[in-house]
Amino acid sequence: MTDQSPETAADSPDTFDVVVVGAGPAGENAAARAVRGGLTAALVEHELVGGECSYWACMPSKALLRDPEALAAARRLPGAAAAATGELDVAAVLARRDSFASDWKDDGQVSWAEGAGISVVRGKGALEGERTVRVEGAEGTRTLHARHAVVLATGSTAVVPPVPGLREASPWTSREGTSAKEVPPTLAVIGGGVVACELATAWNALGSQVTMLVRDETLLGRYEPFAGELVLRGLREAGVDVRLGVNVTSAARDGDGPTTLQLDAGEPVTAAAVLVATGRRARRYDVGVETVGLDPEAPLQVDDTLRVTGFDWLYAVGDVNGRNLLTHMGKYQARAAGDAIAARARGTQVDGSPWAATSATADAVAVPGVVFTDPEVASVGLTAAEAQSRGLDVRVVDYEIGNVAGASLLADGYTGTARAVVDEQRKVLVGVTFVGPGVGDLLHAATIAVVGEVPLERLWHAVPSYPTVSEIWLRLLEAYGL
Ligand SMILES: Cc1cc2nc3c(=O)[nH]c(=O)nc-3n(C[C@H](O)[C@H](O)[C@H](O)COP(=O)(O)OP(=O)(O)OC[C@H]3O[C@@H](n4cnc5c(N)ncnc54)[C@H](O)[C@@H]3O)c2cc1C
Ligand SMILES: NC(=O)c1ccc[n+]([C@@H]2O[C@H](COP(=O)([O-])OP(=O)(O)OC[C@H]3O[C@@H](n4cnc5c(N)ncnc54)[C@H](O)[C@@H]3O)[C@@H](O)[C@H]2O)c1
Repeated sequence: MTDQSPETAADSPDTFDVVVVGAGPAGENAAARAVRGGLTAALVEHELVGGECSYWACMPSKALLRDPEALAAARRLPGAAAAATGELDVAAVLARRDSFASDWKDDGQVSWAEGAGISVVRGKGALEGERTVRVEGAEGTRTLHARHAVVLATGSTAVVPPVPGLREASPWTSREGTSAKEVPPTLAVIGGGVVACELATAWNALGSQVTMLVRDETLLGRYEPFAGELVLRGLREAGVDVRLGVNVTSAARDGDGPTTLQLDAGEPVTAAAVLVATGRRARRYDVGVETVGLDPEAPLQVDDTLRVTGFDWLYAVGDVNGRNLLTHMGKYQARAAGDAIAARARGTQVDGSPWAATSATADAVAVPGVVFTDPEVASVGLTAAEAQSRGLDVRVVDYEIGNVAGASLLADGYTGTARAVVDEQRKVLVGVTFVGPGVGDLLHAATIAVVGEVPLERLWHAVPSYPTVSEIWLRLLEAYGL
């Protein structure tokens, strides 16, 4: 319970309808939707308003990858390749990256939040009992009270595995991997997931000699197997030394100089910089959840309106709930949560049934994502293996994207694969994966087909324009037998 009575708290300037802790994309959207629904909202942030995505994740990483992608696209066309004979202007790429990270200043996002009617509160927030958030800031401590809801939107932090000497070697995490001001001559990347593959692609293209040390036998293990295979081929062709099935057993740094990584198989690797890209830890460990009886070590269980199980006032959106570590999914959850909070505050019954506006139903069945490697990986819904493990009777249809006229026009020697996973009982798509240059923008059509559960016989009438890469849809349906 709070130390103030609700009556006293209601009069305090530190009382809001909703208090959101963490101003990343999820927190910003939860606050904005609550305000749109007629509520007051405080948004608590201890670093930069905009969160990881804006300054150390999506935006700077995609800015680093875009110039190499454009150059590679030009080099796949003989006429354009003749014009694209020079090297990347690294300083220009880094400068554009800096501008996409707003030079690590958040004035723009603070102005947006204030313009949207959200009160930004600077400082580190933590629950201090029911509906109460204590904020430790540069200007002292404030205790915020929430009339209706507290939303945890504190994101996640990079995991550094307990390898002897690794932490002492001050390796890069995704933060340095997206914000470094210079290209290290050599870079060792530990991990084979999305961050590892994207940042290996970027720094290799910018001139670093990159070695990837991958514990598993494949890259991008959560995707269809051909995705990891094609990205592996792309990385190796680009000059990245990818070592599969190796574990780093110790690290030793020579002063401020290079770090040597000992491996359980093969020669040690010495590199000017080491990037650790071995996953994320949900940031529920230092936000006071224990003050309301939750275990900080246990995942936050939420329902589809993002309300934490057992509470009528506590919500968790974005990376912190561990559902899907993607900006667009965090924002989707935040819209559902913000709307649900506003509706409940009005006394309206909230519809928590699948596909209601206040239910984050897509979280379980239709998560889209693009990995911005070369080739790109774009996928939505279930892989064939996931669909089978859920007991679905599935049929898998594969097609080489390079055989589509639009793809062969896009690039000489276009290499890529598409897979549709069909639920044979309902004759609808439950998963789609495209791998190939530039496939990211094909994805939304697949997302609509999966979310809309569009019957294949109706999908047949969605005629793709000739000659676009979207004709892959026609080929997949023909390969299925339509
Ligand atoms: C290198 C990299 C690239 C990525 N690229 C993409 C991409 O291209 N597309 C995509 O969809 N996703 C991408 N992601 C994932 C994406 O960054 C996250 O899913 C997204 O940032 C999660 O948003 P969030 O609001 O939940 O958390 P965050 O963005 O982590 O924001 C949380 C905020 O809470 C603040 N905070 C934490 N604790 C407190 C506290 N106690 N008090 C006050 N404030 C606090 C933090 O300072 C932060 O500002 C990438 C991730 C990485 C690491
Ligand atoms: N384009 C995008 O949308 C994008 C880009 C980057 C990140 N992300 C999101 O960020 C999340 C985190 O990405 P990530 O790459 O950090 O995590 P990940 O879970 O995708 O990959 C982690 C990798 O590290 C390996 N690993 C884990 N522990 C290890 C250990 N102790 N030693 C050696 N290897 C180890 C795993 O086998 C895996 O290869 C992803 O889930 C993704 O959703 C999205």
